[in-house]
Amino acid sequence: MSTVVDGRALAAKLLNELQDQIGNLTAQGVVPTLRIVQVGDDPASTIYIRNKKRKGASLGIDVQVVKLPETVTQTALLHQIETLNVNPEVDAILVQMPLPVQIDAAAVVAAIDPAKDADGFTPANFGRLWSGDEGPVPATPAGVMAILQQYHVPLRGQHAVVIGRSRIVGRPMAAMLLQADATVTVAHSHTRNLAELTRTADIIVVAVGIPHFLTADMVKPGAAIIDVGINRTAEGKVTGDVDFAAVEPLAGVITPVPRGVGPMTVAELMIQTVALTKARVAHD
Ligand SMILES: Nc1nc2c(c(=O)[nH]1)N[C@@H](CN(C=O)c1ccc(C(=O)N[C@@H](CCC(=O)O)C(=O)O)cc1)CN2
Repeated sequence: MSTVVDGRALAAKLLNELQDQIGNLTAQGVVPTLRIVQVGDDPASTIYIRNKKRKGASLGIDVQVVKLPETVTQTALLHQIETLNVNPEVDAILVQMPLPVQIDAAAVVAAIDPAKDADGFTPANFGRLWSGDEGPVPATPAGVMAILQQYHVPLRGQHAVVIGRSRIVGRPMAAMLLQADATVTVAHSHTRNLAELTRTADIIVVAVGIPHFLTADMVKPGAAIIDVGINRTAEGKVTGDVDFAAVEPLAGVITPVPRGVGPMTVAELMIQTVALTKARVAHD
């Protein structure tokens, strides 16, 4: 019998704690501000951005979207980032991923002022993370770490297998687990004998974007299973990367999709925005 994580309840708990910090800022006349740059009309991005705006509004964080056409040029996008960088009223900036093919996403991310980097994706903040130093961190892996901590999953000396090596999830996830003294293996599309590897894992984080990718034969009984996948079925439903029905009875702790990691991503983004605002206020 496994413990199924309630990501919504945990996000609500963390945001309740954040409310006090926001109250302290507003008492000083400071409203945290987040600007989300959206390029094009990707339907999934529109849903995630709407969730972020709603959550920000309910907390007293000023979240606004800078919308640019799908056909925007690299130069115009970089110009927009620079405008936000130099605006003293903007505490935090995020460029919603994915970006259209004509855009060099790495160059766009690198143009964000690291002191306003809500996603923790800039090379400076990525370097800090891998060095074990403080700084903004990517929201999804930060949400996973919060889940593991709140559900008392031991990490020190445990074998964690991260499946996927993206900049948004896999790479920062590996750095955070390493920082927590886990022994980390990063697996990807070229990894051989994956099932053999995952069967040795105490913790598995899956972020590959393939429904039902992680099956019961790949899991050691009692392992913690974290599903970061968000896939849409033909019926329009959201499903993860784990064969939940088959894996759940085996797992120690398991996250569902939806209502697992997703709500934690939004919560951690709000936490990050407030942290950047506090750092700016302390610096001013
Ligand atoms: N700049 C960024 N772009 C993207 C990120 C990111 O962290 N920074 N991550 C994902 C999308 N994402 C946040 O932007 C995100 C994904 C999912 C959810 C969420 O709440 N999921 C719900 C289901 C919602 C649905 O119906 O689709 C859940 O799992 O319960 C929030 C944010 C890619 N881009």
